[in-house]
Amino acid sequence: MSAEIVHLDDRLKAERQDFDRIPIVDLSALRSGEDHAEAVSGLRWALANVGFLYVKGHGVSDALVERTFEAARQLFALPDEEKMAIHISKSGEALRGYTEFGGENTNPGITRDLKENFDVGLTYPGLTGPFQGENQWPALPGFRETTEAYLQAMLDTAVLFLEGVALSLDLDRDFFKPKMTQPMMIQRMIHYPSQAGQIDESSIGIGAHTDYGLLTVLAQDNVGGLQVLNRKMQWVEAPPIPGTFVINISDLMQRLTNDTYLANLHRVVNVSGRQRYSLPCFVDCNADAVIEPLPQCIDGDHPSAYGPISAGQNKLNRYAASFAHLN
Ligand SMILES: O=C(O)CCC(=O)C(=O)O
Ligand SMILES: [Fe+2]
Repeated sequence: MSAEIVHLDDRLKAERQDFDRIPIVDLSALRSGEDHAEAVSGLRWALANVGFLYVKGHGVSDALVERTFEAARQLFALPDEEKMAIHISKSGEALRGYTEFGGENTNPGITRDLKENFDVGLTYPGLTGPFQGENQWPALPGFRETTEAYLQAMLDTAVLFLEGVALSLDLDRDFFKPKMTQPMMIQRMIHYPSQAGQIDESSIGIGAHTDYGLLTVLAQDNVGGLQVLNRKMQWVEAPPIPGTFVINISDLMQRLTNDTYLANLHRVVNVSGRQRYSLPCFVDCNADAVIEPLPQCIDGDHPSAYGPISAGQNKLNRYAASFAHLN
C-alpha cells in the first residue's frame, strides 16, 4: 500500500495471495534501528494476505514466558471456590478476573467453549467506565509480580509491532502513539482440557471467532490446537514455534484499514491428550479513541466500509455478545 493513489488497469489486478502456512517475521531490525525494510514488507504481506503471523526477535525472554505459563498452571489448579472468589462478575465494569467453563462463549449459539480463563488489565487511577478498574489477584506467591511483568513485556511488544504496522501503511512510525496513552490491554490466561470421543462444533476449546481490538499477541505452550481459516475457506494449523508469538489482527485494525488488513477467524481444538495453556494479550486503543477508515485505504474500488466508532464501544459490543454473565 502506498500513500499515492494507484489505479491498476483491470488486467493488472490479482487475487490476494492465498496461504497454507503462516509467515514468520523477524522484528529485531525494528528494535535495533537497523534497516527494517524487510521486516516492514514482511508485515505488510502477512497482514494483507493472512491476518496472522509469527514474530521472532521480539526481545521478550523465554524465561519470563515460561514463568507466566507456570503461574497460569498454578492458577487453574486452584480449587473452584478459590477461582470463583475472583470471578469476573465481581469486578464490575472492569471485567477482569476468572471465567469458568461455559462462562464465555466466543461463537455463541454454535459452540460451547471448553475452556476456563483469567483476565488482568492495565489500571489507570481515576479513569472510570467499561474495562477500567482494578485487577483481582489469586493468593499465589509471585503470581501478581510475574503477570504484571509479562503484561508490561506484551505492551512493549505491541508498541514495537504497531510501529511496524504504521510503517507498513506508509504512516508515521508513531501513528498509534496518541491513541494508546491509556490503552485497554487485557492479558488473558486460558486452560483447555483435552477432548476425546465424538467431537463436533457444539463443543471445542474456543469456537470460531475474530478478536476484539487492534491485535492479539499470543503465546501458546507446546501442545498445539490453534487453527486459522484461510482464503480458500480451509482451516490450517498454527503449530507452536518455540521463541515466537503468534500475532493476529483484530476487528478494530480491520476497520481502521478499511479491510486492507483482515481479522481472521480462528479457533482451538485440543485433542492432544494433554492440557493446553495459552496466554493471549488483547491490545486495544484508549477507550475514547475514535477509529475510522484511513483516507489512504479508501478509493473508488474500496469505498469506506465503516463509520467511526470509539474503541471502548467497539469492545463493549463484542463482550456483550460473548459473556453469559453480562446478559
Ligand atoms: O488459545 C489460543 O491459542 C487462542 C485463543 C484465542 O483465540 C482467544 O482467546 O481469542
Ligand atoms: Fe482469538
